[in-house]
Amino acid sequence: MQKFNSDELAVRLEKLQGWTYENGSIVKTFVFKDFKEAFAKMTLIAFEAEGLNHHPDWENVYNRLTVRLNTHDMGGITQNDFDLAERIEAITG
Ligand SMILES: C[C@H](O)[C@H](O)[C@H]1CNC2=NC(N)=NC(=O)C2=N1
Repeated sequence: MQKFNSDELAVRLEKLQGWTYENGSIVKTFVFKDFKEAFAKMTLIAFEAEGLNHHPDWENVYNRLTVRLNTHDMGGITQNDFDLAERIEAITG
């Protein structure tokens, strides 16, 4: 598993909605109806992350969830991060 360079990142980010590259991670902030919805989505994401063995760096404040993805083991962004981002997009719709 190789980490992507900036060109490879840009191509892949274009395929996702609302994700940006910030300080070594791909990042997206979600705003949900309320805390219950945010936490329900986090629970679904958690199971996907566990299934992929690839886990987010995330922050939840009430109905807002910021997700940061990077591959610690590679010190950069890899396909694993995009795989999880795609699962997150499917869950958050
Ligand atoms: C030992 C365990 O498989 C590794 O630490 C996995 C777990 N989840 C992970 N999650 C993320 N985001 N990056 C990793 O490099 C990573 N590695």
